[in-house]
Amino acid sequence: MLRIAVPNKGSLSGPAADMLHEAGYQQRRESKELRIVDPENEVEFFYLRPRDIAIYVSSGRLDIGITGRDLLIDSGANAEEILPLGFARSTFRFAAKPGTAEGIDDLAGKTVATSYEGIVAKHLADSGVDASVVHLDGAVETAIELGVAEVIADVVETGTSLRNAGLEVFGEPIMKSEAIVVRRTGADAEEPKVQQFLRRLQGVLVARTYVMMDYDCRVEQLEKAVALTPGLESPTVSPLHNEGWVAVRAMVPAKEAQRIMDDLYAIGARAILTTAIHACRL
Ligand SMILES: Nc1ncnc2c1ncn2[C@@H]1O[C@H](COP(=O)(O)OP(=O)(O)OP(=O)(O)O)[C@@H](O)[C@H]1O
Ligand SMILES: O=P(O)(O)OC[C@H]1O[C@H](OP(=O)(O)OP(=O)(O)O)[C@H](O)[C@@H]1O
Ligand SMILES: [Mg+2]
Repeated sequence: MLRIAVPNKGSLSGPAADMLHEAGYQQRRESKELRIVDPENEVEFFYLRPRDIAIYVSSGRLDIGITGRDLLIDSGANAEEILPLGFARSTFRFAAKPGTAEGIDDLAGKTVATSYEGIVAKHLADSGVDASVVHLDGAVETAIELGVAEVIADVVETGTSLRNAGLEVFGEPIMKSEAIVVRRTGADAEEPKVQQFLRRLQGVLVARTYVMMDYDCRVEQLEKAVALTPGLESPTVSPLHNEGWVAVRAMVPAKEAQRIMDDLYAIGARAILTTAIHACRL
């Protein structure tokens, strides 16, 4: 039975459960459940604090986990990223009252408050900057107003929390994060159950980002049309009953679908349809 760690609360929890559900796995019915077994898929899910997940996985007691890239790096656990999942995207940045600092070199001698002490201490050390780090559990934006620190380092998504606190980011982003799948560093990459789990999640990612496009076009226009819809490998082209016409089917990125439909129409393609992909294995 594959043992998988899933975030039990916070920004990662809902989207992770949605993705697992889309990939065909049973998920818990209420948020107090700490562990469930999905016997049909031979998987056991453990609902854990996102911050602790890399540590459990590095211990080898759980096979894989879903967490944030920033949380993995911050934990310093002996675990590695094996698949980015595209949700819970954020950047990790320094921020302060306007005029406090312009770049990391201005932090020498200052105090930085953060919930991500591991990332910040390493980043300061790598940059050769001698600043103090104060660990806070959350709501670090308030630390400046209350005089605990001159600078904070925190997750920024929309920037609303910083604006509300009258703070501004400065310097280069410390890192970019998103939800990821992790496993113990050096664990068997070919383990079939792990591979099957990853293929299912990849299937969800593809189904979310691509649509299927079908259209008819004249044989003379086929090369131009296929250049617009090259598909992932190569489009399917079938003859129509009407001579001189073909039907084409290809996957296209969902975000570009409307533009591609306009371009196909402009070169004479007709009956252009897009349909959602519900699941796939590439
Ligand atoms: N707006 C956001 N706020 C917090 N974390 C976010 C946000 N957007 C993405 N994330 C990501 O979610 C993960 C943080 O999850 P976690 O559950 O620890 O924090 P949280 O949502 O702040 O919950 P908590 O209430 O426990 O602090 C990180 O990987 C972070 O990059
Ligand atoms: O850029 P934004 O869209 O405003 O999002 C970022 C904010 O969200 C998170 O806080 P959260 O609500 O998780 O509270 P916490 O600080 O107590 O963890 C994070 O710590 C920032 O404060
Ligand atoms: Mg938080």
